[in-house]
Formats: sequence, C-alpha cells, structure tokens
Amino acid sequence: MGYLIEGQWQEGDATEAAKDGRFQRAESAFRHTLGEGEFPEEEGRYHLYVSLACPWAHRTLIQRARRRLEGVIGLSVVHWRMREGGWSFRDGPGVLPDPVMQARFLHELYAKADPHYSGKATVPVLWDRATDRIVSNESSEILRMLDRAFGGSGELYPEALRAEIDAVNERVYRDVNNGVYRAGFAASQEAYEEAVAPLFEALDWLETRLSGQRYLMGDRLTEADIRLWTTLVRFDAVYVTHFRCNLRRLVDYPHLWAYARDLYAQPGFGETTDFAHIKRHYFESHVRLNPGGIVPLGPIVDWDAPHGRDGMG
Ligand SMILES: N[C@@H](CCC(=O)N[C@@H](CS)C(=O)NCC(=O)O)C(=O)O
Repeated sequence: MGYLIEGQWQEGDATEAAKDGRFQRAESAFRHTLGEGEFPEEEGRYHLYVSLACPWAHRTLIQRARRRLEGVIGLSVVHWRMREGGWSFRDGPGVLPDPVMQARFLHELYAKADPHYSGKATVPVLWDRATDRIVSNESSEILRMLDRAFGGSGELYPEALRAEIDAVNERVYRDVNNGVYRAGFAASQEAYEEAVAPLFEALDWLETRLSGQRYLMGDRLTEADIRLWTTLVRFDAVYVTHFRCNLRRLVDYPHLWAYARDLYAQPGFGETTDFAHIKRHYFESHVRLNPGGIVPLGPIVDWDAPHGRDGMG
C-alpha cells in the first residue's frame, strides 16, 4: 500500500479511514473523455490497466469484452497482491505486463502522466499512448465511454431510463459497491454496523426488484447491472468473510443468486472473472484484516448451475 505525493511514491497506509473509524473513498482525479477534445477515437491509441481482483476495474473489463474491443484498446493486468509499491506488474499467472513504459509499478504511470500528482494509484486507468496521459481513472465514466466509443450505441445508458438508472446506481454505489468496503475497512464497531445494516437492506430491496424482472431496468441489460454484478460476484468468495458482510450470503437470495449466474453466463461476464486473482488479492493484500495472508479454499458454489431466467420479462 502507499500513495504518491507530488509524483513521489510514499510507502505507508494512506488509509481512508478517518479519525472516526469510517472509511472514505477519495474522488478520482483524471476525468477526461475518450472521443472528446484531445482524445479522439483512434484504434490502438488507448490502453486499459486493470486488476482482475478489483470490482471497479472489472466494470470496464466486462464492457471491453462485451463490445469486442480487444483489438482496439490494449490491456494490462496487474499482479493480484497489492502491498509494498502498490499495484505491480511482477510475474504471475494472469498478469499482463505494461507495454507502454515497461513500468514495474502502476504508480510510475501516474507520475509519468502528471509529475505533480498526489493521491493513490488506483485501477482502472485508461491511458493515452499518444500523449502519455491518463484519460480517466474513474470506472463509472470509463464504462460509459466504452459503451459509446468506436461505434457503440450507448445501449447501457439509454436516454429514457437515465433518471431511473441514476437512482439505482446511487443506492447500489453507496450501500453495496462501496458499502462492502465501508464494512470491511471500518475501524470501529459503530462504523462497521453503520455499513452492514444498509448493505443488507439494499440486497433485500434488490432481491425483491429482481424477483419479477430479469434485469434491474426490466428486460434490458444496462450499466446498473454491470455495476451491481461486480460486487455480487465477489460477495461469497470474499466479502462475507474478509469484510464481515455475513448477515446472509449471495446464495441465500434465490433471485439475486440466479440473476448473478444469468449474467455470469453472458458474454463479457464469466470470461473476465478470475476467482484466483479475486481471492488472493483481498486475503493476501490487507495485512490488517488477515495478518497471516491465508486464502480460504471455499466456498464451493456452482456459478454454472442453470439460472432459469431466460424467459423473464
Ligand atoms: N473511484 C475509483 C475507485 C477505484 C479503486 O478504488 N480501485 C482500487 C482497487 S479495487 C485501487 O486501485 N486501490 C489502490 C489503493 O488503494 O492504493 C473507480 O471507481 O474507478
């Protein structure tokens, strides 16, 4: 773990847990848009840096695969363990090194893009090879860019559904995507309970919503599904134990669990999911939560079991 100050890497826990024990996520710093202004659409010009473990990066990886943009936007995958030096490109199964600067650590790219950058070096990063700059390091915005750029139709965020998608995204982000982190990184009992209660209220709400419709917006997949799903797929493998989100497991929610398997079977989802990176990242990286670094072998769950949702409206 660590962070950059004025482009210089500092080892240490830039923990986002404030003095009151509550985890706070920092805003992403690079917020340009592919296809606008200085970042025109050009095949081969942009490169995506992800961790296969990271739920935020996973959003962008799913969309790159769904759109079959593999030949248009390059990909690097960091090593699952995030300790000294932060995310690195050290050798390991599934790691794809950096072809742009042959960086050893992700933070080198942040410092190259902005020698005065202060903050964390997070994934995902959408990099512009032509200018050596970061287009964006905000997953929700990269997801939308990959929905529209290079001939995309913007189907994940259709005009008519935007208000409803925004409303669902807001609650899912606060209580689910970030909720599991607020529970896991809470440094007090109070902060932990403040995160866990709304997390499971939100899962109950989603369970009901998905009992009568295939996707969060009805009969079509939108960005809201991708954003929810990357947390669900990690839930039983990691968050139930490592982050103590254990009132219930995903498999205890019949509709949510079938919904998660439905998406897992669709193009872009299962194929970009790497449970080894996911589990090893969390259990080997967070020394405070798991000092021994032991990775649990379970749970045994069948992601390929029939989900029975094809015919749902
Ligand atoms: N707002 C960012 C958050 C990304 C994020 O927090 N990524 C984590 C991995 S899951 C990370 O890279 N953390 C590095 C660190 O904490 O030093 C986004 O959604 O793109």
